Amino acid sequence: MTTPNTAALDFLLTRRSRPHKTLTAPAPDRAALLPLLTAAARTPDHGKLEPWRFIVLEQAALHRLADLTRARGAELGQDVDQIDKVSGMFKTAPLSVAVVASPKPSPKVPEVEQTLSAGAACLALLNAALAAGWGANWLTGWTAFDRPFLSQGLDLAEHEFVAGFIHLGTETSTPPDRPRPDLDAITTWVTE
Ligand SMILES: Cc1cc2nc3c(=O)[nH]c(=O)nc-3n(C[C@H](O)[C@H](O)[C@H](O)COP(=O)(O)O)c2cc1C
Repeated sequence: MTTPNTAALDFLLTRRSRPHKTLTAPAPDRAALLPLLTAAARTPDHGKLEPWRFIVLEQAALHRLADLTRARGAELGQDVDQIDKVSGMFKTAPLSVAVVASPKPSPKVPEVEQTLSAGAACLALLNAALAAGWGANWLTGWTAFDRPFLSQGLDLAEHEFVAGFIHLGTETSTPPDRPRPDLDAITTWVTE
């Protein structure tokens, strides 16, 4: 057994997201974001296909996406509250990283595995940000999957979608933890 990393384990045992509404500036600058993206890019990836990539959304881009959300939400017939909620997610974010699921053709690695890897990249980025002391939250919603929004707003290819918008910033309050799963209920020990 190698030397245990108790600090890392303690972090994993207590980590939790910070709701996006509680995040404010400052957000990590490019120098501070690079190690977080580097950590996320170490995500397990069967066949080294790199079935994900990152789009860093800075303030002007977030405001542009908020406007696009309003226009597209109206086109889809959404009500004002829903449009305000989703566009507000972009407008108030100090910084966001869109983790793009970008599956590659492979005879060996099915697309579902590549999607799992994209989700794992989201968690890796989230955890790296939290470990670095930032507030962070993994969000999706319809903008993660809506084809016109994705092509117009983020220039994604037809086969790509957003596995997560990872919002990053400074936490203004620490929310109470949510109840965590009952391990006995979700774990089966197979002994023979
Ligand atoms: C794929 C995915 C998408 C999510 N999308 C949203 C979302 O759009 N809005 C939201 O409030 N929470 C969303 N969540 C939930 C939060 O990111 C998070 O799970 C919750 O705040 C508790 O996180 P924690 O277990 O890290 O504390 C999403 C979670 C996942 C895994």
